[in-house]
Amino acid sequence: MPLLEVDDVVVRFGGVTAVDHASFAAEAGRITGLIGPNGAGKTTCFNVITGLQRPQHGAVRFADRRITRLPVHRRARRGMGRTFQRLEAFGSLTVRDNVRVAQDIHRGPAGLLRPAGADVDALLDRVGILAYADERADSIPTGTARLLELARCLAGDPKLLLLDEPSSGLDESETAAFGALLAELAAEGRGIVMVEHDMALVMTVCDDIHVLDFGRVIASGPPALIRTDPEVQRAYLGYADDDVTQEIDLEQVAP
Ligand SMILES: Nc1ncnc2c1ncn2[C@@H]1O[C@H](COP(=O)(O)OP(=O)(O)OP(=O)(O)O)[C@@H](O)[C@H]1O
Repeated sequence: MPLLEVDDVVVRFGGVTAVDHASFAAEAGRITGLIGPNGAGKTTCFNVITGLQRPQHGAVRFADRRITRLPVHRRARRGMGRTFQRLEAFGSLTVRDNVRVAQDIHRGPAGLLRPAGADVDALLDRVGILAYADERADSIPTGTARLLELARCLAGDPKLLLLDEPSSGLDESETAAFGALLAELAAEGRGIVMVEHDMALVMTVCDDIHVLDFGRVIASGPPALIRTDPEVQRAYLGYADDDVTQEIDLEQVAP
């Protein structure tokens, strides 16, 4: 049984079909990429998975339970963590306090009685931003703020991490370190689903990839298959290349 299953989901906004009978799955212990051109429906899928968007049709299952009608906070309590494309940290708090608050929220009232401290710093260290612990969140570079989002998400010890554009703002060496961290998190048994435009990162770290185009899943498989899939080429480039040995350089065409 996959950790997450999206089954025949449809979302329409007026006349726009944002998600069109999409089905895909994500496994525990693996990194799953959800890619596609701008407007393909990736963020809407994330919203359906996390409960921000009710689908008109279809179902979502998480850890063997149907959760389609469960509110956002109950999905979080069951082990779903999410980062957003837009940064969500509290700007006037320090980096450390941002993670502490996230941890308090996840632990609930009982957790507030426990002294916060070492485990927060361990999380900051793990994502590589301990040096920024005492800085205000609104004063740190964008890449660091993305890693803070990840630390805030990990504070809830999620079984499934949904990451929306996690590498934007990271430089090359930060991106490489980030990829290694994702692999570690997956090796701990967590499922990771990532919407990401950095195709080099996607092709390097993902075990499985689902490609959306106009709300439809047009291809699913390991990176090696996705790179040479004619329909994926058509979606990204507007034409199919008959020579499948000539891989598309998705990095060049992604926005
Ligand atoms: N709240 C909304 N109201 C109306 N239309 C919406 C809404 N949210 C998304 N859409 C439309 O649904 C389609 C899918 O949007 P979505 O943001 O899910 O795509 P995406 O793949 O995440 O795009 P991007 O890569 O640009 O973030 C787009 O045509 C978008 O304009």
